[in-house]
Amino acid sequence: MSEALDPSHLRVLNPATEELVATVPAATRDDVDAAVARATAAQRGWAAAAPADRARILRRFAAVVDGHIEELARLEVREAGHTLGNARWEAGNVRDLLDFAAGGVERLSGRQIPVAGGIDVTFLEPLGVIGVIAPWNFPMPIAAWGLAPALAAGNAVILKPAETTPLTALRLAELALEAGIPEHLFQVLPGHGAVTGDALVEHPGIAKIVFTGSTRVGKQIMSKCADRVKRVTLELGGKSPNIVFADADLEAAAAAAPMAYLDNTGQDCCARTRILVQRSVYDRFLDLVTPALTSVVVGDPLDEKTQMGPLISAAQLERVRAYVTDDLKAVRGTAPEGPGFWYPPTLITDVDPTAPVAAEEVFGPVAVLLPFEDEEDAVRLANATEYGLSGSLWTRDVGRALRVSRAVQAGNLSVNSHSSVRYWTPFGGYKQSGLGRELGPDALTAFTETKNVFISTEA
Ligand SMILES: NC(=O)c1ccc[n+]([C@@H]2O[C@H](COP(=O)([O-])OP(=O)(O)OC[C@H]3O[C@@H](n4cnc5c(N)ncnc54)[C@H](O)[C@@H]3O)[C@@H](O)[C@H]2O)c1
Repeated sequence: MSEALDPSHLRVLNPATEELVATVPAATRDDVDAAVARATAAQRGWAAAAPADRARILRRFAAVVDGHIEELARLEVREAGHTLGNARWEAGNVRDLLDFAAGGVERLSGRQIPVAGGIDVTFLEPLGVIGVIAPWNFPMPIAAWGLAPALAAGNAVILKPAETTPLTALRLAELALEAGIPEHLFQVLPGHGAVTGDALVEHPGIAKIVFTGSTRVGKQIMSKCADRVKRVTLELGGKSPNIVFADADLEAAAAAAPMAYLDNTGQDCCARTRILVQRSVYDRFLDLVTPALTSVVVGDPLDEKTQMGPLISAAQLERVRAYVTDDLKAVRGTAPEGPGFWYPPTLITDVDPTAPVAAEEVFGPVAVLLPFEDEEDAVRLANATEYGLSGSLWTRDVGRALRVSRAVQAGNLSVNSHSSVRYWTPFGGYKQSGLGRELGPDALTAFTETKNVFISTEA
């Protein structure tokens, strides 16, 4: 069997050069069984440890990550093709999440509720062993979104990174040990989704699955989890609107619009890929956005000036190409020829909102520009999607900003900005963009089960 087809190993390619970075053994179902047994034993000791000790070790983990930001960032550039600036932010996000979760340990406590004849005491018990199944688009932060609060709440974690991006996850597991996280409490099992991922989903020893990835796989996982009433958090796809009203600061809105969907080469669940512009300013906006888009610097992710790198893989490049059919009218930037999985920044104009490129998640550097008439029409178009993850609106009218934000069915909206994710604020989707919330002050509680003990005072 050729190495490229050997399912026992994962081949990690540098998306910017197509060079082989590493081959990594893929975990089998037996490996998952063994990992769950080890994690179950490790979790007992961790759950019994004093919360202050858990917090201290997590802070040390954060400090060790902090000492390796540059190394982790450069590894992320090699396996995922992210720009160096983005990758540094991502490694820093892991550190911040660990720190934030450590603070959460100290605030995690139950309640005492006086009731007739006694008192109810509630405990927040850890769930056990958590399976985190991560995508390739933000390998480090998304792994840490599950890892940090799950460990903080007293659980063990088995992380299955995406096939294309296992290296940063494996390095994080080494750094965890260096920081004093007990052996087997945090394990990384690289592998194929249909084998390693599925084995975690089906395993009776896994208490909860935290899945981030496509809506298609998320639905399969949710239905498998239902068989055991297994807890599940789903962070899925998006097709987020960027609504520009005529009264907005058009220069600012047009300057920000390209990177609002080109960041991470459009491989971002929050990418604002449907740019909805009020018809009276549509032509003016197109004039302003065109130079902003064509001047985006695409190329070597290690060059500090680069704003957009390659797509993750040949398969992803094919997917993007298939959406942008020859009949579509588009404004295009430039991209290197190859080697590497390059696609230029692309903004499609004059397209029907129901066309596949306008309605489906492309997950590449492609957006559509669509006109709307008035506020009601903007909200209708924004909500005409099965997704509901993020969105932006640009206006100088505060009342409109609040009205439209309340009317758009999405979990994370921003006004005169494209900011989506802040680790101290809950994040998650409406509709088919997900189930449950991650991050924010309640992140730890999502990894606990509430137990109520009634103590009679009448005995
Ligand atoms: N909502 C969010 O927070 C968020 C964040 C990032 C990415 N995403 C979404 O992720 C998608 C891109 O990631 P992807 O292509 O890696 O998604 P994917 O669904 O193909 O894979 C995600 C993970 O699931 C695993 N997997 C695949 N099949 C499986 C199965 N049958 N059982 C168990 N695990 C399985 C994969 O190996 C990978 O680790 C996009 O749709 C994007 O919008 C969502």
